[in-house]
Amino acid sequence: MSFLDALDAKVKAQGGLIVSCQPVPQSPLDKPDIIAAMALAAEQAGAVALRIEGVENVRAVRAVVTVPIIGIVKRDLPDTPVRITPWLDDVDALAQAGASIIAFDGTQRPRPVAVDALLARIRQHQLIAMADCSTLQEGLACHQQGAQLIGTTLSGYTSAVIPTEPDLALVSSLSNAGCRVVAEGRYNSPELAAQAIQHGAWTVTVGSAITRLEHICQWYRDAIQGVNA
Ligand SMILES: CC(=O)N[C@H](C=O)[C@@H](O)[C@H](O)[C@H](O)COP(=O)(O)O
Repeated sequence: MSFLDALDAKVKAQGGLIVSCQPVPQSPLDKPDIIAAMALAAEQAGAVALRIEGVENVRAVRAVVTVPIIGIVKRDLPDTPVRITPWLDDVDALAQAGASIIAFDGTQRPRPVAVDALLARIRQHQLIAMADCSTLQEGLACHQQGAQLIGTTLSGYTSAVIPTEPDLALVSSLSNAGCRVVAEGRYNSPELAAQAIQHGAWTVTVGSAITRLEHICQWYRDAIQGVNA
């Protein structure tokens, strides 16, 4: 059975929740051993895969979980808005650290390394490629180039104003076009995650609402503040 067939069977059996364990940078929680503990807790709670940023964190998580890890490296580069796994060396390092799936920025913006070169390198490591996209056009292009998973990860993040709702319409159109869609980005409640599946997503990745304590506290504070003012 291929890797994706096995993962498919698991998704069917226990639902397609992927947990992204990416603490807010510089948070007291932003430490490999704490990220590994979060990842293990998510695995024990039924997550079918984990999304982990940074080579050291991938290594720490790989040591304690058995589910697939979607590995990424985020970089702030001077001449490009592309942040997620921009370099071929990043692919190599993530593969070596134990990632089973490598996600990269699949947007059509100025980039240091072409999408087909990243895909070829991921293939060389015999790993699964996930393209983090922001539009239907980008998702289809990456799908045609051979990315097995298409994420809606970057929808809403390529322009100045970030919406509050997730992009369910993009999930539908990618799924109708035959992509294996990972709904990702602002699925901040179980109800929204369920809607992603209803719109044709294969799996849903949830980050902030599960693993970013500071964001969750802020949501509660915003809701509470001013109620009795
Ligand atoms: C845009 C971007 O860089 N997204 C990142 C990709 O890895 C993460 O910061 C998100 O937390 C992740 O996609 C999960 O999304 P949410 O935290 O909304 O559940």
